[in-house]
Amino acid sequence: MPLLEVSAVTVSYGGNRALDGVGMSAERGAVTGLIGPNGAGKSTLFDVVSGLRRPQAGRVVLGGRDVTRLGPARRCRHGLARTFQRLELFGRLSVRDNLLVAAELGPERRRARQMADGLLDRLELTGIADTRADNLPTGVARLVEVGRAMAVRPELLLLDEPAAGQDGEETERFAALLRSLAADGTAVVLVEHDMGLVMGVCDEVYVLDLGKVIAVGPPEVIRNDETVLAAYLGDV
Ligand SMILES: Nc1ncnc2c1ncn2[C@@H]1O[C@H](COP(=O)(O)OP(=O)(O)OP(=O)(O)O)[C@@H](O)[C@H]1O
Repeated sequence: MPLLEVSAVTVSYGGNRALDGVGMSAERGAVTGLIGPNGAGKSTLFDVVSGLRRPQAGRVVLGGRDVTRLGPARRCRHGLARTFQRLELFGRLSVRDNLLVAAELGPERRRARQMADGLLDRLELTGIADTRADNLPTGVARLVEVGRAMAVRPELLLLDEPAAGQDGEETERFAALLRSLAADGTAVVLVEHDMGLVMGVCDEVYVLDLGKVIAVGPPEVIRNDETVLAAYLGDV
């Protein structure tokens, strides 16, 4: 059974239907991509899955449990963590303290210090552990944000454009991190405009356009799908 199952989700903002009967699933041990043009509904779907927005119709099932009516904090306790397109770090805190604050919210709060140090090491951030978050270049700040989500040891990790602002080398290291998270058994869902990254790391890719899933499949299928090329990839 997939860890995450979203079915027939509909969200309207006034008269604008942002999601129209959307279904998707994410498996443990896999990276699932979610791509599509600006305004396709990707962030809205993340909001629905993470509990920030209640859909007008449809269901979200996490680990076999219907969480559609649960708020974000309860979903976090059921193993969900996410990052945001807009950076949400505590700017005045150091890199280490940003990780520590998150680790103290997670299931291993008694080992929060070790968790934070382990993450600094895994993310190769030890050298800048004491740097204030608001002094970081965007690409590095995004990595800290991912580390903060990892600190709660999520089973399902939703990443909203985590590679925006990273240079080529940073993105390559980030791809290896995503694969290692999947190898640990995490279900990773990735919203990303960097098609090299998406096609290189994802096991399966969902394509959204105007609030509907227009294609699902492994990267090699999506890359050659006529509908996807017309709606999105043709323009990238
Ligand atoms: N809070 C809101 N109020 C009204 N309309 C919204 C709101 N948030 C999103 N929308 C609209 O819903 C649609 C889907 O937006 P969403 O941000 O989910 O798309 P996206 O695929 O994440 O886009 P991007 O790649 O630009 O982040 C768009 O038409 C957007 O204008």
